[in-house]
Amino acid sequence: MSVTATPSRYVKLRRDLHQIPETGFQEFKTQQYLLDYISTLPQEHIEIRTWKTGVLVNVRGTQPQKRLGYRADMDGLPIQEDTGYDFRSKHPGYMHACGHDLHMAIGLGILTHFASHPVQDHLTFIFQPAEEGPGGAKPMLESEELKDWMPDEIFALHIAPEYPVGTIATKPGILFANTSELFIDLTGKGGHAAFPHNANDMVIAACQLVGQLQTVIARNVNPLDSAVITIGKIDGGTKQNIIAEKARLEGTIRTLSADTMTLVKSRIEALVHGLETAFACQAHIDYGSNYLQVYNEEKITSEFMQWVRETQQSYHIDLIECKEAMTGEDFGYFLESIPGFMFWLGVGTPYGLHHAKIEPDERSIDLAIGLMTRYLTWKSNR
Ligand SMILES: CC(=O)N[C@@H](CCC[C@H](N)C(=O)O)C(=O)O
Repeated sequence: MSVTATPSRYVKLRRDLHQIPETGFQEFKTQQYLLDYISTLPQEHIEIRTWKTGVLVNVRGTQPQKRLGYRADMDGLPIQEDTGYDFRSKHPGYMHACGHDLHMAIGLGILTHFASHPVQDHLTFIFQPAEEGPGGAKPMLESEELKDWMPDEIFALHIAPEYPVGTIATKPGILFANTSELFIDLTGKGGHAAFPHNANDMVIAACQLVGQLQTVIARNVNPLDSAVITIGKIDGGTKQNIIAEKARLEGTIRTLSADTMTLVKSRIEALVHGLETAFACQAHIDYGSNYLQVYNEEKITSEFMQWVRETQQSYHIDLIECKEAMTGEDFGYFLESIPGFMFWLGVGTPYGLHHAKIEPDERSIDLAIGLMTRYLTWKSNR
């Protein structure tokens, strides 16, 4: 278990935040926690705003020429925690299983430094709700609250269980995929388990559809391109001896190109239409929330990578140039209009993101705070 014996100030913040996971736009306790902490910082260089359940902080620069932004996401997931922590979630059925508790603690650590040591440029700290869904980045970018604090360059990180502490990974160009949620509702005809010929069984229809959907990836997407369809949840029926009238599939689509997303969706629609004919049922598709790819601006990312390689080894930070991943992140909307990058932060743990047992190595917290404090200072003073 990766729990530090004597937790630092920011590890303590992470542990507090870990106990109060809340889903998208419900982050009321989390927002209050952030506001309470930020109110303990020296106030002379900072201003604070809220936007929905998010928090924005402006650190006024001493001789500003530009504005740099740092973003951390805030929401947890509907997962029943199964870690060995004594600071486990106090919200049954909810957990910070995607590291947003670490992301926030790191954001607070960097902010703490700059609240008392402002640099030349203005800084905007963005604590953004609803990354896991329905997506807080896009509406936050369009909000009045962010308008006059809009960064000229922006940065963020995401924890990575597969890399050890001390390793960070990124690349210029595409880092994360385009995503679309996928919800398919099927309505047929229920009936007695013993008389299947009088019913249209939506459990059978759903099972067929789950298999058929994978043929879109295997047979419609160019094998040299990349796409994923994952059905993460199936609901159907009411009792073991009743033929199900309704079934619902819930999933997500991931593609590296926007064109492939259009292709995958049109093939899903064709298959679902065919299922309606085959099973004499009605089907409804809802694509929920869609996120844009995370695209790291080439020049700024390459410059960051070189800076890490040249200056951060004495701080025990190694950089890997990684490949893109099929994860999604609504930080892609920030990077669509503001140049910058996201990178993976190694937290070396055997359980992956979204797993009930994930226990990120907390030594990564102070390491990331140091890294980003040094980077923003360097970036601002050039
Ligand atoms: C880093 C990460 O795990 N992000 C999530 C984003 C979810 C987007 C949306 N709710 C979806 O499921 O498509 C991910 O699952 O990659």
